[in-house]
Amino acid sequence: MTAVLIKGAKLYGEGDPVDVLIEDGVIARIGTIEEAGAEVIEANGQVLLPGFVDLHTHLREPGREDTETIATGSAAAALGGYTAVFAMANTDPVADNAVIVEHVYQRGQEVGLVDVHPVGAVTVGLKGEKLAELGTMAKSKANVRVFSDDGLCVADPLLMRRALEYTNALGAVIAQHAEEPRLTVGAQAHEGERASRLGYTGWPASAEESIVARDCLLAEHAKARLHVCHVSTSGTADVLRWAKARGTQVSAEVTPHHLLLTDSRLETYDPINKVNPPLRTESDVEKLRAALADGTIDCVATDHAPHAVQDKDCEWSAARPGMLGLQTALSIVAETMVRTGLLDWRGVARVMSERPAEIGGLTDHGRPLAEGEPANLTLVDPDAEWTVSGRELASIAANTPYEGMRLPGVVTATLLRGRITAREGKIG
Ligand SMILES: NC(=O)N[C@@H](CC(=O)O)C(=O)O
Ligand SMILES: [Zn+2]
Ligand SMILES: [Zn+2]
Repeated sequence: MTAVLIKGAKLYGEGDPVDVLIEDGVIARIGTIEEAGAEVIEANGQVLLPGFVDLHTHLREPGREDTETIATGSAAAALGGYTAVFAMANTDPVADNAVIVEHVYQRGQEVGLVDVHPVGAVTVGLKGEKLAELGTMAKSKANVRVFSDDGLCVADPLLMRRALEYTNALGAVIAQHAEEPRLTVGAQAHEGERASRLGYTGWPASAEESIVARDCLLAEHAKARLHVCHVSTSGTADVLRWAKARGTQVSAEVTPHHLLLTDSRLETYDPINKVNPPLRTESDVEKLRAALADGTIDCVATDHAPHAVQDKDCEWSAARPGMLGLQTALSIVAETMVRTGLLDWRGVARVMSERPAEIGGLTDHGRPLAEGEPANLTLVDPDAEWTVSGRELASIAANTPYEGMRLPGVVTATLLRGRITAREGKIG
C-alpha cells in the first residue's frame, strides 16, 4: 500500500498546521515531514478529524435496492466523511438473524468504502412480540453490538426489560426508537398549533418522552445500557439529564435535521419534510443544540433514510417519513454548532466520531489523532461552502430537505485504514 502524506493540516482545527504520514493503515508520524513516493494531500491548514461514525443509517439492502444499496450508501458515507456506519435492521427481510447481518457486514467489506456494522433487530420481524436471536447475531461474523427495532418502538415494557437484560450479558446496547404507539396513531406532524391549523394529526412530545423516561428506569434497574435514537424534544433532553445525574447508563443521539429544521417547514405541505420523529419547534431546536454541546446528548447520528420518488412526491399523509443525511451531516453540524460557537472542532470530533464509536463498541474508529493509531481520518475545509443538490448526491434516492441550500464545511478527503475513500467530492 502506498504511503499517504497529508501536508499542513490542523489537528482538531487547533494549533499550527502539521504533516501527517500514513503507512500500512496507521498514522506513522506527525511533524514536519518530507517523504518521497508518498501520495500527497495538500491540506492548506484544513481541519483533520478522526473519521466520522454514524450510529444510525438506513442502507435499504436487502429489499429496497431501488432507493439505496450498501454500495451507494457506502459511497455517500465516505463522501460525507464517515469511516464507519451502523446499518439499521428495518430491511426486507429484516436483519433479525445471523445470515442477514453477516451478509450486510460482508457486503460492506467487499465495497470497502466504509465499515458497515449491521444493527440487529430486537424482535423477530420487528413485530415487537418475541426477542430475536440476539446471542447468535452477537456471536456471528458480524459481531453485532447494537440492537434496534428502529422505525418501530419496542413498546412492550416486559419485552424491553428482557432485551435490556439480555444485551447487557452480551456487552451490547439497545437503541430505542422512542415512540409510544398508542399516542401516535395516525400521527403526521409535531402536535402543536401548526399541525392543528393545517389539519395534521399530532405526534405529541409526550409519546417520545414517556418512553425515554420508562426505558431509563428499566435500564437503571437492569444495570444495562440504553441508547436513545433521534432525540427530538427539549423534554427528552431534560429526562436524559435527570437519568444521567442518577448514574443511568444512557446515551443519546440527535439528527442534523432536528438541529436545524422546525415545523415551520410544514407550511410548504412538501413531504420532503416528513420525518419520524417529526420536526419540532424553534425552542426544541435551541435546547437540543445546548444539550449536544453540554454532553446531555452524546452524539450526532444521521438517520439517513432514502426513499423513492413515488414514496415522497405524493400527498403528505401517504408519504414515507425520512430524509437523506450522510453527505450533509457535517455541514449541518458546522452551521448549527460550530458557526454558533456551541462546539469547536474538537467537540465535533467528540460528537461525530469518538462518542458514537464508543457507544457502538468500535475500538478502531473514533481514536485520537496520534502516532500508531489507525488512519481512519476526515479532512474538512471549514471555510468552503457548497450548494446541496439531491441529484448530485451519491445515494440512489434524492430526498434531501436541504435542496438548493448553501452550507458551510466541505469534506475534502476521507481515509479508511490509510486508503483514500473520498477526495474532492469523488470516490477514491
Ligand atoms: N426516520 C424516519 O422517518 N424513517 C426511518 C425509520 C426511523 O428512523 O424511524 C426509515 O426507515 O425510513
Ligand atoms: Zn426511528
Ligand atoms: Zn432510523
